Amino acid sequence: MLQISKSPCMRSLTSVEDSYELCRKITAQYAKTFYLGTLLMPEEKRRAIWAIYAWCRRTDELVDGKEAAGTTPETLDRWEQQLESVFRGDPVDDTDVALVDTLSSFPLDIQPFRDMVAGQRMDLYRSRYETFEELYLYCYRVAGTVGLMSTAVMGVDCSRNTAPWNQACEPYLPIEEAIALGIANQLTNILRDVGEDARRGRIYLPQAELALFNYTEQDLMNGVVDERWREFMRFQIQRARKFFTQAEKGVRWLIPDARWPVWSALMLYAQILDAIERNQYDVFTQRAYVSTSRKLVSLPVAYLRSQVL
Ligand SMILES: CC(C)=CCC/C(C)=C/CC/C(C)=C/CC/C(C)=C/[C@@H]1[C@@H](COP(=O)(O)OP(=O)(O)O)[C@]1(C)CC/C=C(\C)CC/C=C(\C)CCC=C(C)C
Ligand SMILES: [Mn+2]
Repeated sequence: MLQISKSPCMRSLTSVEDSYELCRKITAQYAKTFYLGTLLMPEEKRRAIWAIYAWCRRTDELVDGKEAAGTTPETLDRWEQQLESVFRGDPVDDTDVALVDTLSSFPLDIQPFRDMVAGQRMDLYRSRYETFEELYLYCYRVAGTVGLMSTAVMGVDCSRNTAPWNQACEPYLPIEEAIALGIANQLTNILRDVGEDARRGRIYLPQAELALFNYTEQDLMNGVVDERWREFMRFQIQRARKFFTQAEKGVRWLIPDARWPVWSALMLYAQILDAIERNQYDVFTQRAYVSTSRKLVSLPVAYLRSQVL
């Protein structure tokens, strides 16, 4: 389902409806949290997010998934050419059909999509990051871009601008806040998956910061959980939460029907950090997750926040 075509498609492509259903299945299969968030959206926006999710997931799977062993820079070149075809209105395979339809309804720019491909390219040739600034660029490319794509679909609320001089309804664009949610999600993802990534030879955590806490790469490869590691993780979690807090200030600028789903997705992902703390920062032998009951409890809280914050 997630493979990219090796040769130009000779058969007729699936219908728009069936393509959105394919994207829905991919979203439901790979991302329970985001899928739950999309179910709180109006139909047209929900389908558009599924189409974007499917493209993002396929892009990530090229470097992270089962087919990653065969992925080369040329693979990503071909994937970017397929993206350009989609933005010209020419779908190449079945999930492209939904994205072409989405592009006809929402003002999506190709650049965030290109930037995500550039982020996946980094995973091809890079397995260490020296500083947080270097890691931030990676996080922007693979996750901050998702915030920009999602915001273009969800829409910004003009009515919140009550300034008398702003009769042209130039809404405040929560660009930085949308990016911040992507960064926060990615940092959380990195902290959750430290063990899994290390087993694949990848350490996203900044080397300079590991050294600051006298925690060596060998300690990490051995899954050592001691006071050095807990102090290091407290620092990392505190920073991730700062990005969540910045993102929270942006939700109010979205069109009302987008606020509950975004608050939901934000809170559910941020709770992974709480789970890491409950696990005493042992991300090597325990996978931090949010239980279904906790997720369900968050939904009404997210709804209330979407109404008042
Ligand atoms: C409810 C809603 C609008 C969700 C957005 C859904 C969407 C389009 C998600 C795409 C995520 C994705 C697959 C991106 C590809 C690269 C990647 C994998 C990024 C990391 C995601 C983690 O995915 P997962 O949990 O499945 O982890 P594994 O791959 O299994 O390790 C990321 C952590 C990035 C996720 C980033 C976002 C969802 C951006 C969220 C930002 C917004 C919705 C903007 C909100 C706007 C304002 C103003 C705050
Ligand atoms: Mn991934």
